[in-house]
Amino acid sequence: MTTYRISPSILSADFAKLGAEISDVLAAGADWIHFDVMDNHYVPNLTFGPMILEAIKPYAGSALMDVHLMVEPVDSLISSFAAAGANMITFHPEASRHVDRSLSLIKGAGCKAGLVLNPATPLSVLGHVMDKLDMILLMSVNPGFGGQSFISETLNKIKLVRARIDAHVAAGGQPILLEVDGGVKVDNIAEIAAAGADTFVAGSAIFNAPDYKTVIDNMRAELATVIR
Ligand SMILES: O=C(CO)[C@@H](O)[C@H](O)COP(=O)(O)O
Ligand SMILES: [Fe+2]
Repeated sequence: MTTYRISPSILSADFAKLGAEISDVLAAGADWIHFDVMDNHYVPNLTFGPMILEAIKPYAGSALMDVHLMVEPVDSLISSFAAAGANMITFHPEASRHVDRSLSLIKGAGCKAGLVLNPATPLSVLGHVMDKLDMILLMSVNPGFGGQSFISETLNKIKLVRARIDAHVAAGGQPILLEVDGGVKVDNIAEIAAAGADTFVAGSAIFNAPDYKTVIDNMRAELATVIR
């Protein structure tokens, strides 16, 4: 039985009451909190940094803080996000000169580490670093904004990465989570899970709805129909 995780992206939350939004979405059944860091350089948008993470961390309790870095360069920010309360840090290989070093820095800071692949990023970036990954995040939109539509070609990519992870584990490698981010909704989450994802970021689908629990319950009901 696959364990599924739902990681609401607070990019679509009400920033004037972020702490309460985090408490509410966790009370509604979310597993993790997804924290999108954008720098107006690697992506054309600007969000929040380590000081905001530190301020909201108490509201997350024991929930994993899933920090998605859309910044360039990456390395100089890792220790600040780790100190501020990140548990998982993911970054885009295009934004790091030395991907293996960035992964080691994240691990050395006591966090789990992952790579994020944009829709057009080839799977070859995973070569030679699988042993260092706790998670692979496949973007199903181009990074930079919430509320975009799911790019359906991602389903093929999820299947390919699932096969790669399964082969890695079968050969004695560590488990690696497979997260999908962008345009995830109640009506497509089952298809995304059937393709092989186990962890789902959802921003607008949850925070733009009047009742977070209804959305999360409906997502879990959809996931319960998936046979994989
Ligand atoms: O990283 C990003 C966007 O770059 C995402 O985490 C979005 O915030 C997801 O938002 P929705 O597509 O679910 O609205
Ligand atoms: Fe994200």
